[in-house]
Amino acid sequence: MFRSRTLRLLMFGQSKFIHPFIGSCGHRYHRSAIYKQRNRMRQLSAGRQTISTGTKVMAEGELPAVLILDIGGTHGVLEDLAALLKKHFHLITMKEFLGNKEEMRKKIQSVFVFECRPTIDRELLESLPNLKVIANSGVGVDHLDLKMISSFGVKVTNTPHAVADPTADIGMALMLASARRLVEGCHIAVSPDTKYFAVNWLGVEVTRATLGIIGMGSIGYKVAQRARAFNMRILYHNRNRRRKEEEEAVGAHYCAKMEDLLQQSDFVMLVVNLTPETHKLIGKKELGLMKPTATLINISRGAVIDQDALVEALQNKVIRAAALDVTYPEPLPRDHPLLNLNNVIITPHIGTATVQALRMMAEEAIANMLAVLNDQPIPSEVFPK
Ligand SMILES: O=CC(=O)O
Repeated sequence: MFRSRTLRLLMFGQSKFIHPFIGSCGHRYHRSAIYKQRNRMRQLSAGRQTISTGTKVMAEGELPAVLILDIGGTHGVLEDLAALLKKHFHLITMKEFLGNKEEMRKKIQSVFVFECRPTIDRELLESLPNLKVIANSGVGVDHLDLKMISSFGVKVTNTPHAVADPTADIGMALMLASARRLVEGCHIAVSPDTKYFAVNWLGVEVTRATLGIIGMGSIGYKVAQRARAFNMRILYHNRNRRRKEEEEAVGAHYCAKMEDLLQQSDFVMLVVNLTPETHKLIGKKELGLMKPTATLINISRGAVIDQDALVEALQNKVIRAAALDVTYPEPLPRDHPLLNLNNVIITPHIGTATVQALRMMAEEAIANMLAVLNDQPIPSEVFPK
């Protein structure tokens, strides 16, 4: 498809610079095209289709330069992503950057932050005089100092559409795995020494249980959609109540007080952004309000839970279990008590670790970077509070 489009463009001599979502609009896009682009991204997030990302028809030297932070360790999808970015940008890896020449630093207009882990410090910003945008792949930007970055006149963008489905899937996977003690089951099945009596390690059922979602943004809402298929009773707590039609569509009930949700839920799932307000949102008091049969699932950020309080609660069976895709630090030190409890499942922050999500995050990030560089409305800009 890329190839035939390239041919068409070359044959008919269209614009040199092809926007990933809009197509051949040239360097400056019409406002209506930007709205179409936003709608397209919403559709993508709803339907998870693959899209064309346009075609490189500029020589590498003419393309805006992007510095790639931490694009290593991507299990084979790295080349795919790099190819996508190369259609629009001249890529500079961290390794090239470190052995840099002044000239190269001056060329860099954007930074692509991969896997939402590396941070950007003042020193890096000071060394990039023409930087305009930091494109984070992922939705959470708690690793970035937004105020400091903005003081350099640099914009920050994220990729909310790409992450919603895969992160909601991981939430469901953790809930089911913890409920049915899947990890213990795997160990028992492969261990030659253990007596295989399922009755010794009974799980609990997710179907018809009560799920409390804390943080009903787009990921939380996708969790609710999935939970509905399990006939779960759904409670949610959020800063802002969702519209009535949205609540009705998934059968979710709003709890103005988080305490009510904690007291009633069999499964509590954390889906909030990490902010100063949500830092250690769940501590000893909150864990104490949960049912002793309840499970805590965290797919947001580790620091939303007071981890010491969680260890104590799990050791003393204040709650039944925890299933965590996020911790602090990541990974946990090998002697961390959470790693020695059999009522905990931990995954290594893999909410968006799918081939499809990585590609879609790159596509969203590219659209954001191009919009900034072309002085157009930015699909997903993040502002300092
Ligand atoms: O952790 C994943 C994200 O922030 O998107």
